[in-house]
Amino acid sequence: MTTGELFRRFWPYLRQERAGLAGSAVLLVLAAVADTAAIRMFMVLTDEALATGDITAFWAPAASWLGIAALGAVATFCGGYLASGIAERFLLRLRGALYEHVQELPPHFFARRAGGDLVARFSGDVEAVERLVASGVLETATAVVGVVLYAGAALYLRWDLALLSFALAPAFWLVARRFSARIRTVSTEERAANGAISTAVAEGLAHVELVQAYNQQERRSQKLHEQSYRWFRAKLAQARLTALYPPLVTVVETVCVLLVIGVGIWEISAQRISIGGLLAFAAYIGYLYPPLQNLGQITMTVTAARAAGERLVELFDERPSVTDAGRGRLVPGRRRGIRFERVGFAYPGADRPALTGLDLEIRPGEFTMVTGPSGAGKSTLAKLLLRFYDPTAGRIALDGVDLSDLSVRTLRDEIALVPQEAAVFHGTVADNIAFGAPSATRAEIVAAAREADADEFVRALPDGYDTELGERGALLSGGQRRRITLARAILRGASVLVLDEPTNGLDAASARRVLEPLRRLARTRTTLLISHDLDLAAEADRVVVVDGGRVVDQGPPAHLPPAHLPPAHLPPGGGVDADLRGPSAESPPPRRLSGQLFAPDDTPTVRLPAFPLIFRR
Ligand SMILES: Nc1ncnc2c1ncn2[C@@H]1O[C@H](COP(=O)(O)OP(=O)(O)OP(=O)(O)O)[C@@H](O)[C@H]1O
Repeated sequence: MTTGELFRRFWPYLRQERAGLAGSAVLLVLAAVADTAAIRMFMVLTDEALATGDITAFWAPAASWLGIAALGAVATFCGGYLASGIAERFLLRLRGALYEHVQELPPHFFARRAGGDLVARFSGDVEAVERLVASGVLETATAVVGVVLYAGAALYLRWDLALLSFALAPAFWLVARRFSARIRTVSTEERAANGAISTAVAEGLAHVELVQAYNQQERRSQKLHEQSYRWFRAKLAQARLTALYPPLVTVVETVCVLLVIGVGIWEISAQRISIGGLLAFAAYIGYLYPPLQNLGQITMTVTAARAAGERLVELFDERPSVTDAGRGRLVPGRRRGIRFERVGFAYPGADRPALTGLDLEIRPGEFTMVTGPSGAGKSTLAKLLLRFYDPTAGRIALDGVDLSDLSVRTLRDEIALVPQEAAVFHGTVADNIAFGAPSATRAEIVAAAREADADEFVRALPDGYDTELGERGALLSGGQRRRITLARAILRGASVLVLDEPTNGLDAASARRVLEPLRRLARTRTTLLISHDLDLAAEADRVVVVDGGRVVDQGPPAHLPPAHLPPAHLPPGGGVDADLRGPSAESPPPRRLSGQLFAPDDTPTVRLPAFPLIFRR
């Protein structure tokens, strides 16, 4: 991508600062004009007061010089401050827009990428782009104006001498151009290494227990060291290039100044220039080189920022997987039916479909459990229902309205998701419960916690509902974290509840404590429960078995025949048959499992026999 293309991509975040940019540019130009005028005053002072020793000729130019210097100082301060404000606001806007965009991206985008590298793009890369777009523009403008002003003043004073000293100016550009290509390569490497460092640290810290338990600290440190060393090499190469540029330029500059002085001596002896005039001329040339040098350096910074810019453009070019049409309306109500009609779906880039011709109807208020082997497509159902993706074939309807006709926001307001991972955010217990309903009162939060059977353990925490939970809820057990997420779903007050493996990773006792609130939740909502845990089947009105991306069986828990199971999976003695195969001459009549799995005190008395075994991970 060229610098111009990148600039155009990021210009919208700067557009509203046009007035500020112009103001700041004017002030910075004013500062450069003040410098030029100050040099002029210096010339007058030298020729009229210094050379003659006449003190009366001192006061007027001295006062003017002071006034000009003060004006220049005010302009420099105001222009610089204004420019910083513009740059910081650009950063705010760009980072915010990038985050808003990334938050809308589908799950497979995050699955493919290292989290640390993404984080790095929000810090270093965004700042580098600021150098390209905001500061870069102002610095270039100021440098160009400086070059024009000082060159103009030098030309005005002695055009022939000026042209002589400009002869070497193209040398600056040649040096800068040669450096730019190399800078670009090392900057791309530096940005990539920076992302890899963030990934290595974030990943290692997120799984620190596993690292310690497996004695992998050294290997993890080695991994970080490799990336740090890669970054170190890129940084050194960058430093070498940027450090080499100024001395090279200084050599060119010294040659120019010596040339001016040499020719100047000859001119003074021929009385074609005054000593003050020569000094002022040398000063203009001296002032001319820093902005020239800056222009070269800006070229290099901009080149370095291009690598960062391309990394951001890559993120901005990722598209959300659903478009928000939002024409459909739902009739207000609490219970909603869901219908999957011949739904087919393949994940982007996947060579096999995850769902093929799946039909499923969940009636309003019904509690449906979806089970099936790993990779069958169960979680994909939830992802489609929440419109992380749209089906590639067929349709899904909520209360008869096609999901693609509803705005994503409206749809998701209708659904409370309890995902597989009991996510806890950095913040208090109350904040965590109110995650999906930020305006909830404390009384509502407590009521939700009570319903989720969480109130008791929350009150026992050091600061009760105000206890700060670490990012991963380290203070809480797995079951407690799960009950916090249930309270969160309760407080959301949505009409549809989607639970993805709510007892995943819990022991039998913790799973039982999750069950009762879950039962309460399901009573008042349409519920879709995804689970391998057939202990939960007893709670459902209907169990649906999904395999190979389609529904292969369904029925009330007690009647579900495991016909789809290959005989090899059936346990010796056919334990499955007894409870799940339904009526036969040999077996007792089927019984509904609900109410039999659990005695009133919630202690399991009858457990489903072998059927669950093939599904358990
Ligand atoms: N992001 C993805 N990109 C490509 N394929 C995917 C993606 N996520 C899931 N799949 C594939 O889609 C199929 C269905 O996956 P899904 O997660 O729905 O299964 P599941 O029944 O929920 O499994 P489990 O019980 O293990 O959670 C699998 O073959 C899986 O490999």
